[in-house]
Amino acid sequence: MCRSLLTFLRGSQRVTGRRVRRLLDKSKTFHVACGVTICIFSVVHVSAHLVNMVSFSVRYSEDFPGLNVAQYRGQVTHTDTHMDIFFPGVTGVLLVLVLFLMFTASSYCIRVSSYEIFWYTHNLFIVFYVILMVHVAGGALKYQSNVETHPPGCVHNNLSSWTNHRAAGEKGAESSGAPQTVCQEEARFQPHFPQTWLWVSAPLCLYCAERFYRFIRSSAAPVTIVSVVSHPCSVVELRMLKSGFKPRPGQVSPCPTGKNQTFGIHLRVLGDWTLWKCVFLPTCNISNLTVCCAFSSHPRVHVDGPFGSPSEEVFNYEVSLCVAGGIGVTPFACVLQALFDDWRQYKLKRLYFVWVCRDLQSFYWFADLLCGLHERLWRDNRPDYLNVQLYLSNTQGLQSISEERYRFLSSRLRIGRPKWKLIFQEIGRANQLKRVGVFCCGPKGISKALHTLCNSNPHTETAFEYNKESFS
Ligand SMILES: NC(=O)C1=CN([C@@H]2O[C@H](COP(=O)(O)OP(=O)(O)OC[C@H]3O[C@@H](n4cnc5c(N)ncnc54)[C@H](OP(=O)(O)O)[C@@H]3O)[C@@H](O)[C@H]2O)C=CC1
Ligand code: HEM
Repeated sequence: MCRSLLTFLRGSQRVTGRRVRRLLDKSKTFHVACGVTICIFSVVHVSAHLVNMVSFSVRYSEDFPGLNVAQYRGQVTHTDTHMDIFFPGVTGVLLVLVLFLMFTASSYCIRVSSYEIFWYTHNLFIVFYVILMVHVAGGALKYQSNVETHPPGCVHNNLSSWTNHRAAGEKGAESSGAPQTVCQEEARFQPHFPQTWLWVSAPLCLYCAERFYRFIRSSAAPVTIVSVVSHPCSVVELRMLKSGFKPRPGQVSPCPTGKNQTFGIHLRVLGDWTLWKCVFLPTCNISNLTVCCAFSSHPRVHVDGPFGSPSEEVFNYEVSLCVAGGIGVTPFACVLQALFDDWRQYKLKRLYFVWVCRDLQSFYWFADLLCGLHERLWRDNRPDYLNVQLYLSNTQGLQSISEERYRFLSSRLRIGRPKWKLIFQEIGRANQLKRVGVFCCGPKGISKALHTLCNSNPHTETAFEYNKESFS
């Protein structure tokens, strides 16, 4: 989860292969897989300890008292807890508790409904690592320090097992003729030197350095909020200015350009985490934004980033398909803007843009940009460059974009959800023997459907490569 490091590797073209860049984009999925693996193996680990507790009692050894955790054979309760296991026991319970909190708060429903709970609980990872490093400090795990003078299996007069050993030995020696090794001294055991820190400290230091860098970078100067625009369907556009902040298309919604140094984000007011709720809600009313912005003094806003985004890759295919669901259009807005500024500089030769919304009004968020790009491409004699398909999923009532200046959009508007298979077939037919980059940002259902279609690869002549933008 070292986002800045990943962004650096991804964006600096140090990683030249697209395959490796796509792999870097899967860092979050890899992280979740590691997290779940930690949880599964913690369950295995704790279960093994429970089995061990029984073993301590049942297999109490009179021969090696230094190794025993139980005080006598058959001990059922541990009223007088051995100090060797007291510390690992307490820290172990704390580790399980922290992990349980992190695991449950990381579930999709909590992340979506209350991101704050997820975020603050997740930051317990630092507590987790610190406890993990001291977990073995009690010295319960021991090794034998005098193997030369007391080799395993040797026999000693003082040991109770001597008689058994001798009996077995004599019998064996008689048959095989092998002599028995006699112990020169009692077995001695010493606790292991704790080694967890060896495995954990390097990644932990790397991550802490990354967080420190991010903190310094984001708090160096707060951003200046230049404008706040209210869009239909509870969407707010913030235009900001920050010196030295250089996002690339796909990372924010409008990127800084030569003429306009501001960058922007579009936010849908949802859940408890959106900037709108944290920053503006106490003083503002979304329906009265202009008044609100004129009178309220905005708190200081710091921006962490920019971070790499799979949508940056749109330009690196000859043919790309961008699919947006609702507010998921934001990463593609900047892509469209970049094409509007100069589409000739990119490898991209054709862009399919599919946008599904529940509300007709949502299409107005970027209606000017879409129409502007369409007109520009027609002027530049490339009408085939951009293929726009808008889908209105809400089928109730007669709805259309009536404004004359948005005629291009109204002619591209279809009612109902898209038929993904047909869209893929159509693109496959028009781009045979090509590799098509598929980009998706929106509800899970859409990305699942597209991912499945890309993997099933029904068009042998066209390869579809799936790239997903993940927001939760
Ligand atoms: N808050 C923010 O600022 C940002 C959020 N996001 C992410 O964008 C996502 C979308 O947000 P939101 O605008 O609320 O989305 P909506 O819930 O409004 O859904 C958008 C559209 O997608 C359609 N849809 C859903 N599933 C499918 C499917 N399987 N096949 C075809 N169409 C489908 C919906 O159709 P129907 O009406 O039939 O359900 C709807 O028309 C969220 O997951 C969020 O994480 C991304 C960028 C920024
Ligand atoms: C149990 C399963 C886990 C799940 C499902 C999970 C999920 C996530 C998700 C989704 C993010 C990204 C948050 C975002 O982008 O907004 C994240 C970030 C992170 N997680 Fe986990 N996680 C899990 C376990 C763990 C564990 C066990 C640790 C460490 C002990 C950990 C440490 C982190 C860290 C350090 C970040 C990065 C925060 C940042 O810099 O933005 N996670 N996790």
